[in-house]
Amino acid sequence: MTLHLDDLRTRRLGACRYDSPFSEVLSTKQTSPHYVAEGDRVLLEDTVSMLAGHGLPSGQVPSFEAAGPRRRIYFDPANVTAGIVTCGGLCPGLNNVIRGLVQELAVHYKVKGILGFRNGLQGLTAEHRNDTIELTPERVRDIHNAGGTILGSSRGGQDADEMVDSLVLRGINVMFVIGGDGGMRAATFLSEAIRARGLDIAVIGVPKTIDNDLPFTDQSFGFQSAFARATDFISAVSVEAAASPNGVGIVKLMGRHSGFIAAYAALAANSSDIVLIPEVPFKLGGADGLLAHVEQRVRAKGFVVIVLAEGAGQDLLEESGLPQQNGRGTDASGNVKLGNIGELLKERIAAHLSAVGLAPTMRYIDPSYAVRSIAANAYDSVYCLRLAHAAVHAAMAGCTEAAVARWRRRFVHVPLPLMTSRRNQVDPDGDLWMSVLETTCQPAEFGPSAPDRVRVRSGFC
Ligand SMILES: Nc1ncnc2c1ncn2[C@@H]1O[C@H](COP(=O)(O)OP(=O)(O)O)[C@@H](O)[C@H]1O
Ligand SMILES: O=P(O)(O)OC[C@H]1O[C@](O)(COP(=O)(O)O)[C@@H](O)[C@@H]1O
Ligand SMILES: [Mg+2]
Repeated sequence: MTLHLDDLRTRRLGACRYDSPFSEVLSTKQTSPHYVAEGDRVLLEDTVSMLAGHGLPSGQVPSFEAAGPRRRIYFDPANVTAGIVTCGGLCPGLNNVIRGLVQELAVHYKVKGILGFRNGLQGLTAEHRNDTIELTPERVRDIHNAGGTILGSSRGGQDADEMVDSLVLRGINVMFVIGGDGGMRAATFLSEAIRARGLDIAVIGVPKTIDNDLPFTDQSFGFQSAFARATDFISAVSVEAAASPNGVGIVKLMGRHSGFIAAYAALAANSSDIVLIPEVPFKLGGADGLLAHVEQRVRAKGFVVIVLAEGAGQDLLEESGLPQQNGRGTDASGNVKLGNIGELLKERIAAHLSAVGLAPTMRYIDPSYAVRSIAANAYDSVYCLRLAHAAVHAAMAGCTEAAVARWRRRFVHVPLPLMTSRRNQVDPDGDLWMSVLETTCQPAEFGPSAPDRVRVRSGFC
């Protein structure tokens, strides 16, 4: 996918006619290593060779609009009613983002009306549109100490026009959608329906997902808290496996299509022998297969620790003829339902080790919900707050159909459709996976390399 400067421009509702509460503090600011001035842009790519590859003058290379406060804004804060919704699976930091949005809107922009729609986009249907939570700084004061979302969340599709009706009926002119790929897709459709009706409503997305599978954001918020928690479970399983005859520790972590949590948690725990992710297919049998490697590890060191992303090895479930474990179909949001690869591995590893005379002690944990339901750690708390500030500044300046994101350590505006234009995945040829291989000493592939192996491109252009 080749991206050009025009693909990265964000839409504006109109000219900024009001002074912002930040005009004075911004009056002397210029771009520095720690600040991107209003009007300046942040490069999409960050190596000399990638930039040179475009052969374009610096003003035309692909770049994002910098996020942050503006000297002039589009909306008169006195006339603003803001809406907030959280959608999809839970993620540490949702409450921090809600709190940050409310505080910034109320304290700095003096916005009086802030409504929280309940239970995800369901809250924007005709049936639920009047069941909102009035959000004030007092109401959100302590919410960041808890995981989950005070607004509730859900999966399942809603009609875009019905949602726009809800915004109109509730007088919303600034809408914040905190969601993953599904939520960003829904926000895109919502924005398109708003535009088709010529309405003056800004829609700003705040990308969330513990899977870290959203593109154009260095890491999604909550991811760091999630993998830190997952690390505890790997450490626990490692202790158990090490203390057991022929111990086999398996931890299954979330990661539908992207194995970032598994990769990072395995690196953090630094006690795993094998990491399996959706991006790198593997075989069970044969001299180079997973089972042979597991056996070799048990023989060599007495135990083995495996970290598994839930989306890994889905093809093996089919091959093994385990229809009851193969989660065909999709959930209410259209996400593919996965089969339980953890159960299959547990079964096959136990059978293999028993057959070669190494009767194993199996220790298997699936801590998925225990990982994603926690409160944000200190790092994510700061990140969520700063994303929320960026989202409010963007909306008040009349920026719309955009998400706020951190890109190469700068905060930027990303056109909403781009957030779902591709999936962020672990690159089997990238340096993260290299670190995993260096740490685990596992082979680059289990079994003969698959000709159809998904190769994730390392660049965007
Ligand atoms: N193509 C789509 N059109 C409209 N709404 C969508 C679409 N995809 C997802 N959504 C809605 O976005 C919400 C969140 O999506 P989901 O996939 O469950 O979680 P996430 O936002 O975390 O990826 C759901 O309510 C879902 O119905
Ligand atoms: O059980 P649920 O709620 O459907 O969630 C399961 C999925 O949610 C995730 O946490 C990702 O969810 P989102 O796309 O909503 O961020 C995956 O890792 C996992 O497969
Ligand atoms: Mg999703």
